[in-house]
Amino acid sequence: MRVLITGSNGLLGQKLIARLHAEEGVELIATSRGANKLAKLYPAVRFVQLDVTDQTQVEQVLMQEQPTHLIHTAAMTNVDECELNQADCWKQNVTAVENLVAVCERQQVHLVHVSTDFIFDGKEGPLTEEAVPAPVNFYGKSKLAAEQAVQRSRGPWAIVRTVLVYGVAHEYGRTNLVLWVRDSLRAQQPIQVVDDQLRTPTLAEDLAQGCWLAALYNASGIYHVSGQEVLTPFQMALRVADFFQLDSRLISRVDASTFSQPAKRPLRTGFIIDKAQRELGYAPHSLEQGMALVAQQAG
Ligand SMILES: NC(=O)C1=CN([C@@H]2O[C@H](COP(=O)(O)OP(=O)(O)OC[C@H]3O[C@@H](n4cnc5c(N)ncnc54)[C@H](OP(=O)(O)O)[C@@H]3O)[C@@H](O)[C@H]2O)C=CC1
Ligand SMILES: Cc1cn([C@H]2C[C@H](O)[C@@H](COP(=O)(O)OP(=O)(O)O[C@H]3O[C@@H](C)C(=O)[C@@H](O)[C@H]3O)O2)c(=O)[nH]c1=O
Repeated sequence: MRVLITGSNGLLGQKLIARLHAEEGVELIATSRGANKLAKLYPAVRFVQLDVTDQTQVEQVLMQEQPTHLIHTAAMTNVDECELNQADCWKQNVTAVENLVAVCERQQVHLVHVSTDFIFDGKEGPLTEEAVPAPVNFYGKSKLAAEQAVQRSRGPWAIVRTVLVYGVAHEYGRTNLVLWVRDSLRAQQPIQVVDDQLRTPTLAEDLAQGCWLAALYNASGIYHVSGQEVLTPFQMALRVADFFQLDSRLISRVDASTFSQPAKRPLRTGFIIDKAQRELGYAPHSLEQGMALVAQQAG
């Protein structure tokens, strides 16, 4: 297998490189729009610069590298920024996917496209793959349009949807719920955490494994790949405080309505992952196991 990863500097991209760099029978090609952040960690991994919004570059790189499989992780993932810069969001999240689909279709490359719980309206959760999408923000709309572009492809494809990803990455700017709670409490900083959203938080390593299994088995169709525990961010925060032995009295419980963020969030999501477990042998870690890995990696 020749597996090309887009967005290799991102959280999921980094975990895919870590998971696959020594996998027997896999030739790995890491791609990112910026300089390779993993050059020192994985010097043997081939790296090619690729901005997925540039159709010519996409065509050239895929022609040159001849991947058999492509795992597309690159995206604009700041949900509020997507709301505020909609043209940019559409370009990164939809146009880029249309570019990739066109070339993957022509070269019959198996495409694993990564999507989100934010394509749903949040009225009920946890959700199966059959639930009907109805996004409540622009990020969700862009990711749904991207899914539709993938589904129109006459080439081989799978869509892996996931939820609230956490983990540690190298030289990485974005934070996530587990690290944010741990670091705020360590700094004795009080935090307000919502207790009326439902999620199935996902360890980044588990998501990488789910994407890899979808590629390995040439999976076809939509797969929900997340953690298994349905939790509110507030419940998660208490578990983080407990695990890292920090002061949970710094955590206040609030409703999502107390936040005035540019983009609305769906209230109840979370995924039922039976299909991925049954068909791909996907087996996620518990939140405590995930936090143990975070602790080991982040010190
Ligand atoms: N994180 C989460 O909670 C969730 C994520 N997802 C989805 O999972 C996928 C991976 O997310 P995650 O790893 O967390 O995201 P990150 O934001 O960590 O990584 C995304 C990467 O995409 C890169 N990128 C953006 N635009 C381009 C472009 N034009 N060309 C090449 N690379 C580009 C970014 O590059 P740069 O480093 O230069 O900015 C960044 O490294 C995304 O599709 C996201 O929508 C779904 C649900 C939850
Ligand atoms: C900043 C903040 C967040 N939260 C909670 C709300 C939310 O559920 C969680 C994460 O908030 P953020 O704004 O970082 O992330 P958010 O944009 O809500 O997260 C999303 O990211 C994109 C990419 C996805 O596709 C989704 O699956 C999703 O998890 O933390 C609080 O409770 N209090 C706070 O002060």
